[in-house]
Amino acid sequence: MSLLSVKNLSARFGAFTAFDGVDIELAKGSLTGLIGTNGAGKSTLFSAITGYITPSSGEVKFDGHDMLPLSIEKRVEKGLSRTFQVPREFSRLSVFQNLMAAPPNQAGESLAKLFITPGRVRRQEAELAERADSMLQFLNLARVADTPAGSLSGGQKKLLELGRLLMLEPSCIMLDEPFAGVNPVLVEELSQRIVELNQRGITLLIIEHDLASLSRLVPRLYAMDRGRIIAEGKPSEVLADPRVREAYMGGVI
Ligand SMILES: Nc1ncnc2c1ncn2[C@@H]1O[C@H](COP(=O)(O)OP(=O)(O)OP(=O)(O)O)[C@@H](O)[C@H]1O
Repeated sequence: MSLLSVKNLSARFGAFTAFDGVDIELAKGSLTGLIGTNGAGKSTLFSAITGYITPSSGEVKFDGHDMLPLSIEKRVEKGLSRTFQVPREFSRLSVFQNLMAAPPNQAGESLAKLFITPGRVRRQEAELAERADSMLQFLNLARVADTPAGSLSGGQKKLLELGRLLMLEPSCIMLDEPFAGVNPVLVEELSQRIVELNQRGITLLIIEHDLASLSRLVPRLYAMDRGRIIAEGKPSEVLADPRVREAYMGGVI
């Protein structure tokens, strides 16, 4: 059964078409890659699916619900979350504080609620702190818990971005270039965390230019070129597809 179903989705900005007639189906619990040359429209597609831009036409269904009328926050509540190519951490807050700041609708944020149900706020804070602690362990960031996020390495920032997203307890995660600017050791570590998340039942769609690392990680790939899906299937099949090889101009793969 499809968790995410994208049908005939297009986005135009004036005369420019960012992507056109895109169909993507993600089965519940699947792990899928999305590749394509620079400017193919991959990130803009993520933005349309998660609510950062409004597509010109088409359909996005998540768990049977029509996503297009919903705000970004409502889509997150339904379980659909994304990361960005450039992580968006709060650089002066510590790693732990960044994790604590991630979940929306915390009871403590509303002053009125603070007076009415202080016990509930304290319980919720304690639960969140527990969740942030286990996230630090899971992502191997415990030793930098009190470090300002701005001074982390590129790879650690990607791990923190993943952690912030996981604090939202999503059922489907869309990662935009998780391995960009990450050293090979951390690429391996990130890959392992991704596999573990997938084994816990989380559905993932991953944009990545590191085709070798991505192909080792995912059993299925989509390839995009100039705003269209041009191939889909096992990584070995997609990377051997003449249209994909042509899009990468014969040299890269
Ligand atoms: N809001 C917008 N207004 C105008 N053009 C846009 C807008 N958003 C994206 N585009 C254009 O859409 C095209 C697709 O960009 P996108 O970033 O989605 O490609 P990409 O496949 O993710 O590329 P890369 O791999 O280099 O990140 C680009 O030419 C970009 O300039």
